[in-house]
Amino acid sequence: MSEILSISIGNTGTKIGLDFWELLCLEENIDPCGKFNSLHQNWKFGYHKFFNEVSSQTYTPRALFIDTDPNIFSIVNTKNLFNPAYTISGIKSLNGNFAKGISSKYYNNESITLIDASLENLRKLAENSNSFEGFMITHSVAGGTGSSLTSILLEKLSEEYPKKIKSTISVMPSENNNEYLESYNVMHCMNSLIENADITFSYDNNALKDICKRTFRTENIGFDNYNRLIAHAMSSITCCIRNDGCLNESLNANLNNHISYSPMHFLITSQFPLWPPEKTCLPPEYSDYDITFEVFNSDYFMIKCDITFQKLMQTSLLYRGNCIPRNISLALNNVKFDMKIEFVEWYSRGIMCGIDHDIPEIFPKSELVKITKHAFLCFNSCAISDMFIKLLSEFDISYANKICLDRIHQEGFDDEVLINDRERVKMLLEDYGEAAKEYQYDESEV
Ligand SMILES: Nc1nc2c(ncn2[C@@H]2O[C@H](COP(=O)(O)OP(=O)(O)OP(=O)(O)O)[C@@H](O)[C@H]2O)c(=O)[nH]1
Repeated sequence: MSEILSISIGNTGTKIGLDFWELLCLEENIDPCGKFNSLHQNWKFGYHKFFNEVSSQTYTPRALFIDTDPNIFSIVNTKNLFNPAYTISGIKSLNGNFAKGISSKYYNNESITLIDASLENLRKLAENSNSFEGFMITHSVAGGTGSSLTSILLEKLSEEYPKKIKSTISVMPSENNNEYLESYNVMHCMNSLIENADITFSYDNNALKDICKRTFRTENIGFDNYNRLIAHAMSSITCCIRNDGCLNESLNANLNNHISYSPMHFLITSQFPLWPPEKTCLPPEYSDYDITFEVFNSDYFMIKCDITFQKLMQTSLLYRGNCIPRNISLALNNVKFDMKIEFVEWYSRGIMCGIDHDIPEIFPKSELVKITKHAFLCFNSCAISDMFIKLLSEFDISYANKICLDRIHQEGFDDEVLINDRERVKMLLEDYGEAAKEYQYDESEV
C-alpha cells in the first residue's frame, strides 16, 4: 500500500483541499462523517491510500491543513471528516507578502512554529501508514502564505524525506491583477518548486475562468468554480492511484511517465467534457472521437498555452466512464492526424492511454448533470513556456517600476533574493527551449 499524504497550504490551498476531499468521499463511498458505505455496489479499496481508518468502517483523510490566517480553520473544523489536530494555523495572514513568511523576524516566531508543528503532524500521518509514497500539496504560488510556507516546507520535506515524491497542485495568479507584489511571491515559489518539487500540476486562474465561462455560459463565476475544476482534475490525477488502475497508478508512475529531466516537471492538464451547462438540458452525447478531439483543444487546457507550434513530450490520456477501447484507438489515430499532434524527436512512446470504467462523480449541490464519460489529458510540453514567459514578464514590469519593493526591503531583504529567483525561472525556460530544439528563448519577449 503506497499512501499519499495531502497538505493544503494557505487560503486557496485549503479551499481546493476541501473540494478535493468532498469529491473523493463521493467517489470512495465515504459519507461526510467518515463512515464507509460498504453496501454501495462499486466499492474498491482505493480509499486506503488517502484515508486512515480510525475505527471500524470510519475513516479520516490523511490530510494536513496549514495557514498563517486562523480564519480558514473555522471552515475546516466544521467538517466532521477531518481530525482538528491536523489543522495548524498562525495568528494573522501574511498579507500577500512572501518576504514576511521567510524573514527572520517572522520566521523565528511564527513560520518556524507552523513548520515544526506541520512536520510533527506529517510524521504522525506517516506512522499511521504502511509505506507512504509521497505528498500532494495544494497552494497558490501568488499568496504570501501559499508561496513562502510552501517553499519552506518543500525544503524541509526534501531534507527529511528525500526519497518520497513531492507533488504539488499549484495555482498561478490571474492576469492583469493589481497585486504587484504577487509577481515576487510567484517567482520565489517557482524557484522553490523547480528545486524541491518532483511533479507540479499547474493551474492558471485565467485559463480556469475562460473554461468556466465557456462551460457555464455565464459571466457569473468565481473562485468556487475554479476550485471545483481543480478538484475534478485532482480526482482524475488520483483515480488510477486509488484504484491501482491502468495508467499512472502511483505518484512514482506519474513521475516516470511524464518527466525525464527533473526540473522540467511542470505538467499541463485538460478535461473534456466538464459537464453540460444547464440542469434542464440532457447531457449531450459525445462520441469517443469528440472527447478525444476536444481534450487536445487548448481551450480546455487549465494553463493558458498553445500547442499549435509546440511539440509534446510525455503525454498520458485517461478515459473515465463508458468508453470503448476500439473506438478510442480509432479516435486517437484520427485526432493525431487531424490536429497534427507531434512529439519531440527524443520521445518515442506516443500517447499512453488508459480507461477507468467508473463514471466520475460531480459535486452534489452544483446543479450539474452527470456525464457518462470524459477524457483527462496530462502532458509535459514546451508549450508551458508561455506560462513562464508571462510570469517573468509580470515580474519584470513590477521590478522595473520598483513596485512594492519597499515591502520586501522592510522584511530585511535586498533585491538579490528576487534576482536569484528570476534567474532560476529563466534558466528553466531555457531548458524547455533546449528540449524543443525549435524553440529559442528570446529575451525581448519577456
Ligand atoms: N483558484 C483560486 N485562486 C484563489 C482563491 N483565492 C484567492 N486566489 C488567488 O490566489 C492568490 C492569493 O492567494 P491566497 O491563497 O488567497 O493567499 P495565501 O496563500 O493564504 O496567503 P496570504 O493570505 O497572503 O497569507 C491571488 O492570486 C488570488 O487571485 C481561490 O479560492 N481559488
